[in-house]
Amino acid sequence: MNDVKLAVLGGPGTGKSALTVRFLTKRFIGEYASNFESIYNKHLCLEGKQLNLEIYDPCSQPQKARFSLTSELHWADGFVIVYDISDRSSFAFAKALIYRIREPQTSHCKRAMESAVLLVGNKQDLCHVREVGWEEGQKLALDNRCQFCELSAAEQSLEVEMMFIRVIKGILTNSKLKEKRRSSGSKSMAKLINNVFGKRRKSV
Ligand SMILES: Nc1nc2c(ncn2[C@@H]2O[C@H](COP(=O)(O)OP(=O)(O)OP(=O)(O)O)[C@@H](O)[C@H]2O)c(=O)[nH]1
Repeated sequence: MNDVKLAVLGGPGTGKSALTVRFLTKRFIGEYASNFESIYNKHLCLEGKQLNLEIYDPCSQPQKARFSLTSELHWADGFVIVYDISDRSSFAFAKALIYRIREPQTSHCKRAMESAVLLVGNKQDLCHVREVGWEEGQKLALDNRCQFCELSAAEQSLEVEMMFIRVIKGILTNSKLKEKRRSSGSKSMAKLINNVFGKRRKSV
């Protein structure tokens, strides 16, 4: 069983819990307790693999949060970064999070491979009071090697499910690439050792 760890991050009230709960239960509840953080577990089968998915939904009150962003960056294999299309400040928050995830120091200290990141503009049902354009979200994602979508946790159950599946597939692709690099790395190291010592032995 493969473990997949996903952190859902974003500004306060952007719909992190709504998206997570929608994915896990297919329901939209409307109001969620925001004074505690949760790690949810879900078993799923994807691309023929059994996965043990853990989703971290943080607490908006920093003093009550167990994780700091640094520990989330170490913990997670991938991120869903949420902003609210009707709230420009939440887009600025999402941007700052993406920069933090992508900064070279962070990717060094975390894993060799880049994390899968999906930027999501939530509350698309509020497009009549939109403050962030679709193109802006798309550009931020493209510039920072993220996937992107806009949706509504309130109205689109299937789209929410597809969004989570997309980022999980991204995580699986990254881990496959990592495996490939590791095995080709050890093969080429073996080849190198063989070449050096093999040649030496011949010349003695
Ligand atoms: N119109 C609309 N409202 C939404 C949508 N998703 C969430 N909300 C509402 O936005 C508010 C915040 O949702 P939450 O899921 O609690 O957001 P959160 O990011 O987890 O909030 P904190 O944990 O407090 O940061 C709630 O009133 C939700 O009902 C959506 O797609 N459309």
